[in-house]
Formats: sequence, structure tokens, C-alpha cells
Amino acid sequence: MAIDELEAQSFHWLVDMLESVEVGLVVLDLEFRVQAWNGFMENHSGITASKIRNRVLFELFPDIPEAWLTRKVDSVALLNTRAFTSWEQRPYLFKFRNTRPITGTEDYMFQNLTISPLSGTTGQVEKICLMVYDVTDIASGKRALERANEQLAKLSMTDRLTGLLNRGTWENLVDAEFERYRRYNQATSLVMFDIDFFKKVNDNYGHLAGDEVIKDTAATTKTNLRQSDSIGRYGGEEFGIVLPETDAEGARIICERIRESIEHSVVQTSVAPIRYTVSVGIAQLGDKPKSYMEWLQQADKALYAAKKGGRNRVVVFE
Ligand SMILES: Nc1nc2c(ncn2[C@@H]2O[C@H](COP(=O)(O)OP(=O)(O)OP(=O)(O)O)[C@@H](O)[C@H]2O)c(=O)[nH]1
Repeated sequence: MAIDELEAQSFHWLVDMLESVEVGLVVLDLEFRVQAWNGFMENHSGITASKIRNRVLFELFPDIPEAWLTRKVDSVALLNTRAFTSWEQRPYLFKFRNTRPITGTEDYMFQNLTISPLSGTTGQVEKICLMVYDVTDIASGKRALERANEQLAKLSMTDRLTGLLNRGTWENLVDAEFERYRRYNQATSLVMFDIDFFKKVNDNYGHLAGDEVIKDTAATTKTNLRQSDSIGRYGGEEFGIVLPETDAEGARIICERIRESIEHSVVQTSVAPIRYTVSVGIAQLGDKPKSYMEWLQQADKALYAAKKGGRNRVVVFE
């Protein structure tokens, strides 16, 4: 076989390979007109090589960030060096639908991109090659892991039944608020409250109905609070609220509103409609408590007084 014929054959194989490789290959001239478009690009875009040849890329793909790509390509051409971008910087350049059944959770194909300069015989950069790698499997795996980690972090901070902060997390907030008071001296109040005769709810209607009541307490309280107020589930049927920038009188008004909403609400459990009440203790932070624990004890004493005074009431620690 003549040398020329051999070369022609190997060129043919090479083109065949580039056509079928599982990487998107695009050759552009420096005016962004498409010069080559392989099978991967045809399959995922639905646009054939013959149709796109000599067309400006941005006309057919208006979603492509033109300024960004132009900047990248210009520096590749100027410096005659490759550039890379990962899906973490920019999820994709070409908005191709994700066609992989395993990673069906993602709508679009995640892509890594390499931009390579192609020099002519004179050594001048004449064309640019874009290599588009489908990294949907890697990206969706990493994103799922991140979501799971976020979920875990959230779960370790919250109470499963109510979604409120759990005791440990909430106590940390009380401690932080205590320290903030020592520095800035702004009025701050702490609330402890507890469902009245909750044992009877469990005894009469069962534990699951009791759980429904606890959830109702959490939901009703939350709707009566501001974003900056932190509510936690302190124990079984005991809750705590930190009210920043709120004095005892302000806290009393808020707590009366919560107490009344609960008194007038009816929890529609699967067993029976249940009415219930809560008792509330408030302690505005002053100079006395030497630690956040002492502050908690003050609020707890006020709660005890509310129970002793007949329940379904709000008492402020004196
Ligand atoms: N359903 C349910 N019950 C709980 C949960 N945690 C604690 N309890 C119950 O809450 C009840 C609390 O009872 P007590 O401490 O005697 O208080 P109480 O009956 O509310 O009486 P007072 O607080 O004095 O009004 C107990 O029966 C606990 O078993 C929970 O997560 N779900």
C-alpha cells in the first residue's frame, strides 16, 4: 500500500474515532463560526454538523453566556494555552437534557469544558477546540452527598417530632444571647412553657394523639413569633423561647397571644378533637444571673408559679 494511501486510511479512522467518542468536540474559528461538530454534539443538540457548519455558535445557542465564552476564548488564543472550567464553576455550557437513566434526578447534563488553541502551519492560533465532557454522574453524586450532609446537619440540630431546635442547640442559643446581653445590655427575655395536664392527654387519647398535640403547640407558637425569636423543644411537653430585644412586658404580650391561640384551638387528632392549655414563665435578663443556667432557672420558677397559680396563665419572674 502506498504511503499516501496509508495516511488517508489512518486519517479516516481518526475522524471516525472523533465522530463516535463520548466527548463533545467543537471546532470554532476566531469569529465563533462552527467548523467541526462531532457525533456527540449532534446527538445531544439534535443539530447536524452540516446544518451548523459556518454558523455563529451564539445564534444557535442563545443560552450560552457570550461575554464569558468570548473572554475565555480570547485569552486561549492570545496565550496559546488551554483553559478548563468545571461544572462546579458553571454547570454546563450547552444546555443539553440529561438522558442518563441512573442520574435521572438532574434535568440537564453537567459538563466540564476544555478550551484548546489549534494552530495553523505558521504556528498562529487559527481555530479553537471546545471539548465537552459529560460529568452528570459525578456531579449528581456529589450534589446528592451535599444534600444528605445538609440534611444530617439539620437533623442533628432539630427535634424530629416538631422540627423545632432540639434542647442542645436551643441551649447554645440561650448561652449566646446571655453573652450578647453582657456586652450590649439590650433587653432580652426568656420564656419556658409547658402543656397543662399533658399526662391526661396521653392517658385519655393515647401517645400518638399526644404527639399531635405537641406538634400543634410547636406550629401555633411558631406562627406567633418573629423570625429572630428562637424556639426549641426543651423536654417532652416543655418548650423554650428566646426573645431578643424584648423586655418582660413585650414578652408577656407575645406569650398571652400564644396562650390564647392555644386555648382557643382544637387539635383534630385521629382519635378525637382535643383542646388544651399551656402555662408560661418569663424571665427578662438582668444583672443577677451569673450564667445562662441561672437565667433558665428564673424562667422555670415563673413557669412553676404559673402552674401553681392555676395553670393556663403567664407569669413574669420578679
Ligand atoms: N405523647 C407524648 N408524650 C410525651 C412526650 N414526652 C413526654 N410526654 C409525656 O408528657 C407527660 C408529662 O407529664 P407531667 O410532667 O406529669 O406533666 P403534666 O401532666 O403536663 O402536668 P402539669 O405540667 O403539671 O400540668 C408524661 O406523661 C410524659 O410521658 C412525647 O414526646 N410524646
